[in-house]
Amino acid sequence: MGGMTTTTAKATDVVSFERVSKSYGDVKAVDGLTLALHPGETVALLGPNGAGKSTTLDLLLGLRPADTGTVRVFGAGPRDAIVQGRVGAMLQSGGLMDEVTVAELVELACALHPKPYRANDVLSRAGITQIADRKVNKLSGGQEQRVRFALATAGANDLIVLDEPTTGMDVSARHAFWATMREQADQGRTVLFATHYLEEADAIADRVLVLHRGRLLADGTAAEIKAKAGARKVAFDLDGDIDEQALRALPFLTAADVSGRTVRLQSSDADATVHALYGLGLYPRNLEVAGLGLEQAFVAITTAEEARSETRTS
Ligand SMILES: Nc1ncnc2c1ncn2[C@@H]1O[C@H](COP(=O)(O)OP(=O)(O)OP(=O)(O)O)[C@@H](O)[C@H]1O
Repeated sequence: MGGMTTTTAKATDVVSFERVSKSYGDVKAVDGLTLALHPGETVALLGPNGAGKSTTLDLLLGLRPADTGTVRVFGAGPRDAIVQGRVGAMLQSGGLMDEVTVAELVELACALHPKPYRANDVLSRAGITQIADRKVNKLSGGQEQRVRFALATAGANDLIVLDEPTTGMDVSARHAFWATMREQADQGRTVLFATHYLEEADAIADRVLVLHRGRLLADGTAAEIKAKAGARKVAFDLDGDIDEQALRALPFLTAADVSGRTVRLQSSDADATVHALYGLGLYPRNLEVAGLGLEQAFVAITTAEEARSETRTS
């Protein structure tokens, strides 16, 4: 099998994208994307609104054709993998059938799956046993999401693809959801999920992809992404008159916020910033220097890229 391809895709890749592009009219939703997912990985796909996350997942699932480039799932075209029942998906929208009950819909999904779980187990895992007899079109948004979750886990899949899966779920549904996904990953399955909840990505994913304007800006563990952002937080309190202008002029700042006596800075060289702070003759109290959270790192990376593309286009 190996030797036959001249690309970098490997036979063991669960998913591979090779220079994949997809436009809608003038909008380049996915722009020359190359990436590979490996067995057992839990991968978070992050990106601002319109970054191309849903389009990437649609391409992966064969719901849309790529304009150029190659998408492979288990070494074949996406549709083959889906027909073989190797891929479970939970997408953002898409109506559930109207006039059926939750139980009927889940039973149907199990019946159609080549390696189904028992419908009762699927219902209980998704926390929808109580509403099994309800008509699907009478559900709340969060309940609908739970049903979608049940449909995506109706059988044993090797790859699970989730587009903003926990949107609208309450706290307990979220916990149940991620516990199930963790079980799936522990069994060697690959989980790919798009999310706007960066704390979920930080807690759950062992790999984080950051998309921006259809391109991959960062690919690594959450810790690597935080390090890539290259900035750290510097926070302290000040007594006496606060000269905000002098603080904002400190070197290496990427963000600054003064609220009451508390100053919160972000710096690409925290050591130098703190040194200069003392150089101003100030005595910061409760000084804290810490790495960025994934959310701040994400904002730092994407806004830096935004600034770079502004200068490219102006
Ligand atoms: N069917 C479509 N027709 C035209 N343009 C589209 C279509 N679907 C997406 N787009 C555009 O393609 C770009 C990428 O959209 P996509 O939905 O993939 O982004 P996303 O990262 O999933 O965004 P969000 O976080 O808002 O869900 C956007 O600029 C969007 O407006």
